Amino acid sequence: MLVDERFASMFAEVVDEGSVVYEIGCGLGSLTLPLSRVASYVFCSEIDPSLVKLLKECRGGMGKVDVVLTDAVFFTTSKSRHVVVSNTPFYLSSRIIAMLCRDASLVYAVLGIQREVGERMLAPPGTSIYGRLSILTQLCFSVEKLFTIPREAYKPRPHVETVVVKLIPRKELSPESIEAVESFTRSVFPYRRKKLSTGIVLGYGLKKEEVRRILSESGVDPDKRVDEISPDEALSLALKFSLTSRGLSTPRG
Ligand SMILES: C[S@@+](CC[C@H](N)C(=O)[O-])C[C@H]1O[C@@H](n2cnc3c(N)ncnc32)[C@H](O)[C@@H]1O
Repeated sequence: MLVDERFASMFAEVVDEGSVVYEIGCGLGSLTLPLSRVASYVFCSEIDPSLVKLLKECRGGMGKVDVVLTDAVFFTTSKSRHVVVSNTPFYLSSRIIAMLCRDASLVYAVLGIQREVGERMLAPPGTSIYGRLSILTQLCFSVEKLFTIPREAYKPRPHVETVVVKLIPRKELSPESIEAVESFTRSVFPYRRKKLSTGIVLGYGLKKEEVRRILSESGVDPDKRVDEISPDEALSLALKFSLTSRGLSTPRG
């Protein structure tokens, strides 16, 4: 739990006055209270029934706040424009990114994440930590690093420091495109240090000649390593190979 109120207030300072806010994992409401002072309404999800009970008992006076006992993964946000805030449960960070990519009404998200997860999100192609999370995050969002929260600001103290980032939606991807990118990176990243053509042959079980043809038509070097493809290349290849692997031909040229 974040006990240093200065850092809790810093989350709320980033949120525009009057926003509708969805908070994931409100715990005992460290962020919820300052958020409720700037937001027009705060909808919170929390999976732990004992925390929800305590929060309702201790902080019953919080106006404009709705606390829902649920798994955030099943918590549906409204169609109206909203901001998502979370001092994320670390095990859920990648899942939250995948959810936010699909959230068409998201204005921006402010997330506290494990420092190492933040580094993976921002990693450039070709680095050892660049991977599936980097590709999805960088395709969907511009990422701005806001501030760091030291371990001492929590009780109990976590093992790692938190970085707080703002994710601003970058380009609108259809749910099908997001699925395709997730499926493509899931198929080829197990072969991250192999040549791209080999990674795709192994990941999709396609013939080498066909893979090389599609790569050369796409203007992507078949000999670069899997972990050297940019997020935009991953998207364009994902769409082509999702058609090919379903037995639908990719248009030539
Ligand atoms: C890092 S704590 C943050 C708590 C509080 N917001 C704070 O900043 O002190 C993460 C919270 O997320 C809750 N949580 C974990 N998994 C969740 C899930 N799947 N859905 C909703 N809440 C979850 C935990 O019970 C915990 O209260």
